[in-house]
Amino acid sequence: MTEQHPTSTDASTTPDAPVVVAIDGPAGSGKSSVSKAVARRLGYRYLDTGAWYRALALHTLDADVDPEDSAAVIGSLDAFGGAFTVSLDPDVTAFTLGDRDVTDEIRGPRVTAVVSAVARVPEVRAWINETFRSLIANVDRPGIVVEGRDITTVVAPDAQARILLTASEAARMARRSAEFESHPAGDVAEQLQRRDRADSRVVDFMNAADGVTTVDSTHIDFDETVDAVVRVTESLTARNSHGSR
Ligand SMILES: Nc1ncnc2c1ncn2[C@@H]1O[C@H](COP(=O)(O)OP(=O)(O)O)[C@@H](O)[C@H]1O
Ligand SMILES: Nc1ccn([C@@H]2O[C@H](COP(=O)(O)OP(=O)(O)O)[C@@H](O)[C@H]2O)c(=O)n1
Repeated sequence: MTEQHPTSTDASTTPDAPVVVAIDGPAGSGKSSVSKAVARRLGYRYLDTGAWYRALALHTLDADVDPEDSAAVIGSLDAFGGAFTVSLDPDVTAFTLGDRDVTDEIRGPRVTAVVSAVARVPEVRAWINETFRSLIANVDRPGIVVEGRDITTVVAPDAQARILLTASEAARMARRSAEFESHPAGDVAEQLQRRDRADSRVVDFMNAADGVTTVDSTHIDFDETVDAVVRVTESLTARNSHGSR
């Protein structure tokens, strides 16, 4: 795993801290694809937090650990931390577990079916969040776009730009089904709904918290969504860098 140095992400009090763009939203709202494009546009790093939960889920499956067995999942965290590596480069999507490239496997249905079970364990979330804070604090660019479910509220509540990226359930299902053309659309939609329901019991990513700006991509295309998020980011960053929060 990348080095761990737990620190605060309160950029408002640390002069050289990176600009943090925090993006939350439900499955299929466009978080990964839009965040990557925004990071590229701004010359920032990109952190896909869902990939961590997905890779941990795969790690437990590989080790024959029941993802529903919280104590066993917690017990596997250190080994996972020693084995998992990520790319923070928005142009390079690469995740490895040990020697194995798991970039595609962690997005597959076997992992998607169990990821919510490992993500609901508070000790898992605390461990993973410390790692995220460390990665953010040590980033080697002027900023980083971090996307997930609890970035605006828990991981980086002091981020200069905090955005909730939403889209109607129908739009999200259609987008996800288009990505997994070989799977029956009904199965993809049902899994997306089930996962959102399970994840919503742990963190609220359907409603914008105080100070969080909503970007609704239901009726705009991908490029328009990227433009909207860049615009909101630049305006919030300019405002928040002048200490007027
Ligand atoms: N505004 C948009 N209009 C149409 N398709 C979009 C839009 N935003 C994202 N997409 C597409 O929707 C799919 C799901 O996006 P993704 O970034 O994987 O979502 P998430 O990370 O929130 O699950 C991708 O194929 C992406 O290219
Ligand atoms: N910050 C985060 C990110 C993801 N997750 C969990 O990880 C899973 C996969 O996240 P993801 O962002 O890859 O999912 P998609 O929205 O891309 O389908 C989610 O279903 C949540 O269970 C989380 O709990 N908190």
